[in-house]
Amino acid sequence: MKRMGTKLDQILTHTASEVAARKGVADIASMERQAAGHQPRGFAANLRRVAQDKPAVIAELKKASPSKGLIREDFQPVELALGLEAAGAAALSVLTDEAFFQGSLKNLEIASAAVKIPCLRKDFMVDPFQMLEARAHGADAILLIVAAHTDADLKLLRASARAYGLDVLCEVHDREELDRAVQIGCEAIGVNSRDLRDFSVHPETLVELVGAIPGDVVRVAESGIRSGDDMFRLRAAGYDAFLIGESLMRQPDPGAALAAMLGHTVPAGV
Ligand SMILES: O=P(O)(O)OC[C@@H](O)[C@@H](O)c1c[nH]c2ccccc12
Repeated sequence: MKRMGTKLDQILTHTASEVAARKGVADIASMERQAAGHQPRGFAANLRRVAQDKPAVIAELKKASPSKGLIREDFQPVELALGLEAAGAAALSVLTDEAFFQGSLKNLEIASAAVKIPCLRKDFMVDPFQMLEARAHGADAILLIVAAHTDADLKLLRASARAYGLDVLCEVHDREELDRAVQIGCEAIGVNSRDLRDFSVHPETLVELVGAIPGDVVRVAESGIRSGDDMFRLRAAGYDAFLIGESLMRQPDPGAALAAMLGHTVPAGV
């Protein structure tokens, strides 16, 4: 394992052992049947469609994070998912990491079943087995963090996502990672303004890198987006989609907060 000691490395080491434990006791045949029962809804295609006339928001169900601790105490995945969908989210992102983000595959499963919009499994994907888990629990897409892998591993994980019909959001922090993501070939590339190696936030990176994302890839701005103003500024800079967690989750009514960010109100009775 290279670069031991960063936050990201600690999370990856822990994740690898958790995945190995689950894989060791998994009933693969029954998971395959469950996965076959979920037809992936095109994640990137929906972001692209929505982005034609408004910012495509990927709203994140995020209860806690290692950098912020507990973000939302009263965490009801289905209620949150329905409220965010009604407010105009183009997709959901559901944290499934338990140890660091207090998420779960169960949250993904019930949120995904409640909505029509596509759902991203937000986790640290280190093994093809997690692709099967993702689809079996209703995911339509997965995240791949370029900083976490060699090119060979990225290619393997990308191929296994494709084999399960899952779109890939490839996450980068700098130009070098962006070039690697382009080589791998993903449906969507996300620039994360939070560096997962030390959790520092660098908003200027978002504007610096967007021009280098190829035009046929969905361009996603990630982390630290707090207002409609932030979102519309990043849209003017060239982003199609916006991954927003904390600023929505801290509001009493995240759906209403998203509607306000998008500049429209939810029709009465929804
Ligand atoms: O809560 P924020 O600042 O709006 O950020 C959301 C999302 O970008 C962030 O949760 C995230 C981006 N990449 C990740 C990788 C793993 C865990 C979490 C993340």
